[in-house]
Amino acid sequence: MAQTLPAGPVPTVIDLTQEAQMDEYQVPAKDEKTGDEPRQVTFITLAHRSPESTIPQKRKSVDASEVSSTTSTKSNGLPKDLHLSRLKATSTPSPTPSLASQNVSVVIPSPSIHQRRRMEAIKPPSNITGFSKTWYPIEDEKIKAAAFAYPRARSTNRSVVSLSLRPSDKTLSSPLPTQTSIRATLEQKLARVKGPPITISADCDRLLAKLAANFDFINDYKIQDGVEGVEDGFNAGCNCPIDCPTNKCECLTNEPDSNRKIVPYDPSPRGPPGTLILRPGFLNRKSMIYECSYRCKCKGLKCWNHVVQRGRQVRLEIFNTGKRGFGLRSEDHIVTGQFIDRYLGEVITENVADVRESLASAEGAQSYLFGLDFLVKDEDIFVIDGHKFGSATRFMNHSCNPNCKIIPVSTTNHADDRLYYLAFFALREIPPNTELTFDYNPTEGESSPPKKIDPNAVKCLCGEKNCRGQLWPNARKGQ
Ligand SMILES: C[S@@+](CC[C@H](N)C(=O)[O-])C[C@H]1O[C@@H](n2cnc3c(N)ncnc32)[C@H](O)[C@@H]1O
Repeated sequence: MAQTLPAGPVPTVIDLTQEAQMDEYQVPAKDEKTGDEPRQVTFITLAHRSPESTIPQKRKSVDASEVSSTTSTKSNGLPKDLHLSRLKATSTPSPTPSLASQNVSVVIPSPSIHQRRRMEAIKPPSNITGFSKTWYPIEDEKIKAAAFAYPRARSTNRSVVSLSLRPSDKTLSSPLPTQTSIRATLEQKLARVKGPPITISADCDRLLAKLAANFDFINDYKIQDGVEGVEDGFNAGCNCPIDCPTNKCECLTNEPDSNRKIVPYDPSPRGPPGTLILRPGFLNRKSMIYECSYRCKCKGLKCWNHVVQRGRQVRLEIFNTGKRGFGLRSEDHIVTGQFIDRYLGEVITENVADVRESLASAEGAQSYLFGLDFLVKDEDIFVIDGHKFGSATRFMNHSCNPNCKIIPVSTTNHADDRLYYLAFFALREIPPNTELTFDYNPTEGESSPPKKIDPNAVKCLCGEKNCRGQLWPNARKGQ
């Protein structure tokens, strides 16, 4: 609807609404009483800073009531004698410099039709002052507050709420896990591991949270559904007196095509007294070790053929290797052929292992699966998964020039080809605090010429001169 513009001071009006239409305003002719000519009023619209310079707004056209009260000495209408001289929209939201010293007024964008209807529907209390109720939906909020639209505020009697700086009981009972408490949790778990201490170096702190929540140390295999050893009746022990003769003990197997017994251990002249080490020849062979057991007449721990089942004799430390994640080392000097520890975990069927492996592979997670396929190849094998439960050796990384080797060891189940232990032995002298490593895929190391590097394989970062470049020939072990 057209507006008649009253006479009065002549401001420059900057219209932020971009909605005023020149033809909505009638410019008055000469003032009949004074005979004065109407003075020019500059009416400027400003555009948003956009390449096209106009962004359509859901807004209605400007009318007299939409001019801020600051634009005029009269608060309820446009200034007198307003003459519209619409300037072309510019790409800047600031007034041009030439206008800076003039009496500049601003037309502030009005609410949308929807907002205006909502505001009109609310009958504001007449005593509200400050920003014009026409422009600012904040009035709506004030009204809602006055009408107790916020139930929490209404139901709280603040005068009876005492101010206390004590932490609430909830805070006391469930503190956020700190680095200290995470470490304490892990150390509690480690304290339950049999044998000399296992520690975690200070540089691991960044990696500890996940480990503390998702991993537990165990002292023996965790046998899962579908995994069964042979019946105990099939197992047997030797009839040797206390010291098993190395040429007769029935626990020892014969060399292929001969009656000579395969003797795995020798007393070591080095290392702590009583240290038994793998015979040098055994380190290079591919044989299973059969230790004497509770079934044998030699009776237990006094027999020299009890090394793995006597347990770990060296201290271990889990530390941060950087790009390869955790690693394992010992503060003790480890002599060639010395037993270090077993690889433990859940023992699962091959089918379960396949599912777990493909899930881990899809997530790009690390692999802790180890197949017990030393003696059986074509049957369904059992697999050790050290992901959630395991021993410290679960943190041993691969190296193409390793200082440790895994050897399968049967302690009590001599008749069982599918369930036995995996024991780590030192391949050479290992000075204190040297990272302990083994070859994840020893047959790969023997292949000549070396296999091509699979672009999807986990890259080997062992840094050795003879590095093969990948952990496993395919993307993941066994694929
Ligand atoms: C049995 S875990 C070894 C411990 C592991 N670093 C950790 O933080 O728990 C095997 C995983 O460690 C990593 N890893 C081991 N040796 C590696 C090597 N030489 N280069 C790169 N990554 C290695 C791989 O991610 C592999 O899947």
